[in-house]
Amino acid sequence: MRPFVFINAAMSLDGKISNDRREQVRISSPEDFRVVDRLRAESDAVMVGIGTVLSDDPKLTVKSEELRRERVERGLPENPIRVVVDSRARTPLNSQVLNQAARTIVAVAEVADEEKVELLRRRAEVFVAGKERVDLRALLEHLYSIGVRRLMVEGGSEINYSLIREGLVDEIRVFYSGMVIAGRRAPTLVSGESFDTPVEARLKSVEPLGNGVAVVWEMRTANLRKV
Ligand SMILES: NC(=O)C1=CN([C@@H]2O[C@H](COP(=O)(O)OP(=O)(O)OC[C@H]3O[C@@H](n4cnc5c(N)ncnc54)[C@H](OP(=O)(O)O)[C@@H]3O)[C@@H](O)[C@H]2O)C=CC1
Ligand SMILES: Nc1nc(O)c(N)c(N[C@@H]2O[C@H](COP(=O)(O)O)[C@@H](O)[C@H]2O)n1
Repeated sequence: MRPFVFINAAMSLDGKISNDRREQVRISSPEDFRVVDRLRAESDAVMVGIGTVLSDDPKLTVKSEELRRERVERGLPENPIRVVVDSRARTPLNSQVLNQAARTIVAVAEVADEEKVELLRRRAEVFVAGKERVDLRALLEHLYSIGVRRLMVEGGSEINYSLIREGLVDEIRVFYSGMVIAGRRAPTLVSGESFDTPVEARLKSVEPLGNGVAVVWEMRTANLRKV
């Protein structure tokens, strides 16, 4: 079994999630950031790819004190588990995702350098799955086995691609923001190779929010959380 998996992202009106230098861009409106914070607080774990850690150095914590308190009142830790998908153990040891604010799991592949893995083990839990690249299905199964039922994926475009290709995404929530970023090499929501047949999604909800629109899509390929 695997958790319910949803991708959350913010996109410019020209379809970019970052610029062509892959720097972190504040795309969400303040209203959307509040929703994102609530979505984190309602999730058991938040996942990103190593590309996002290297570009953004995110904390992936719940920002609102009230939402953190509500989690504690429900018998949960203040923050969801942070999960980094990092085949070669490249997560910098001074990354914010390795701070003490939350439990962190770094998923690596067998190819990862043992010394780097040992250093990471001193700061986080390390889960090994896959030879060259992290086996996402095995990772989701592991997360389910430790109690994760709702997983929020916060990018980036490579990890989104792999999860969709493997039919491991149930929903995608996108905030389309009133701004143009431009840039030929700027990442979009999903990268990788084009699918032979486009993956279809069903429109679930549309909501104007601040300077943009939040849209939730239900993925048709999601294999009903069976692994
Ligand atoms: N606007 C928004 O909402 C968001 C924007 N972003 C932006 O996205 C960009 C980062 O995206 P991107 O560069 O695509 O990086 P990702 O965060 O998607 O990380 C990709 C990396 O994950 C590792 N990985 C390990 N296993 C797998 C697997 N099975 N499938 C895919 N990847 C795997 C790969 O490196 P390796 O094999 O070496 O481990 C890969 O290069 C940044 O510019 C960031 O600012 C990010 C999140 C949200
Ligand atoms: N929802 C959303 N809107 C944006 O405009 C963004 N740039 C992102 N980025 C994601 O949020 C992470 C940062 O988290 P912290 O604030 O450091 O906790 C970043 O790494 C992306 O995953 N998201």
